[in-house]
Amino acid sequence: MATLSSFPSTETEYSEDDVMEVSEASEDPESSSEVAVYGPGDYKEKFNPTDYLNFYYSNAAMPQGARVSLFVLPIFAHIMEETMAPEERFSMIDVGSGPTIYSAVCFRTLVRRIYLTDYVESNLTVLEEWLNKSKPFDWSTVISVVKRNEGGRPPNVWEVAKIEALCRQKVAKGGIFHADVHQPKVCPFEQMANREYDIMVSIFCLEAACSTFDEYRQAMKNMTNMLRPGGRLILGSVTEDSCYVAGMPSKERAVVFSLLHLTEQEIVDTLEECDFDLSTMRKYALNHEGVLYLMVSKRPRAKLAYTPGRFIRLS
Ligand SMILES: C[S@@+](CC[C@H](N)C(=O)[O-])C[C@H]1O[C@@H](n2cnc3c(N)ncnc32)[C@H](O)[C@@H]1O
Repeated sequence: MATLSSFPSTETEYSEDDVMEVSEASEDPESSSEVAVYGPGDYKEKFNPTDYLNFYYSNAAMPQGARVSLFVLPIFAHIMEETMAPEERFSMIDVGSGPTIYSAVCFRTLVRRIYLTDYVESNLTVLEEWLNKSKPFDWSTVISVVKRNEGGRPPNVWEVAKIEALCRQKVAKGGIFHADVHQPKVCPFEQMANREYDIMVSIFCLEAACSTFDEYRQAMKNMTNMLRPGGRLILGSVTEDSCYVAGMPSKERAVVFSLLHLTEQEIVDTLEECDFDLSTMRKYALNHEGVLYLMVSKRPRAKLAYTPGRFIRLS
């Protein structure tokens, strides 16, 4: 079973043998000690933002496992800072951010507007509650880890608060929006200041949202249509696994969601089909953990020249 980005401790890990598929024949999985595996169609009903955050990003959970995304995103962000001019990196969108804000933490100084998006309304509510401070999750440990990975000494409480305030500022300029990667129009563009984005982050979303490889290819196309030509994608994927733990509401019960089984080759082939220039690709993989992070540029718009009677492609 996947432990998304080295998901927590071996103590709480379940083996494949502990997992049963939900079938019509099964009793109510929530009342039994068996572990139910929910699918892409169950997110709205069964994904619980609080359980997810407590399991992976709470101050208690953080020391129990390395969150690889918090190491990799700052590295990729740093590369972008060095290789993209400020006017080329105005906006960043996280597709399938869930209830998390760590992508905003990693990109807070790089872009002017940050958009956090997800399919599940309760995730969006948790993000709104963080943004308006009405019921904010405590992101201080995550912020400290990101800051330390950016270099320098551990930040004190005032520095952490300053970082979080900057994240809020950038998310307030962008927004929090619904997204469905299965729709050609993934986000409600009419409500958003941007239609195309300079940087797109999507971590562990598509393989959770899709049941078949065809669905995955279409979802990737829908999602990356929102990235401008020449823009950069950071894609975090779980490879060759079939499910992950989305929270442990009690010591006895894990909530498990299915993942589409994907190989690295399938992911890379899909990116090529979606007009990404594989010669720009940078990769960070933890093969034994089954997590793969890719940063890759979308091909720029072709330059056309008109010669009498026809257009010719210059690039
Ligand atoms: C494993 S979580 C990843 C959350 C976050 N990116 C992280 O790294 O912790 C998968 C996310 O995909 C979202 N998701 C599921 N189906 C989706 C869909 N059709 N469109 C967009 N997001 C979807 C879920 O709501 C959930 O927040």
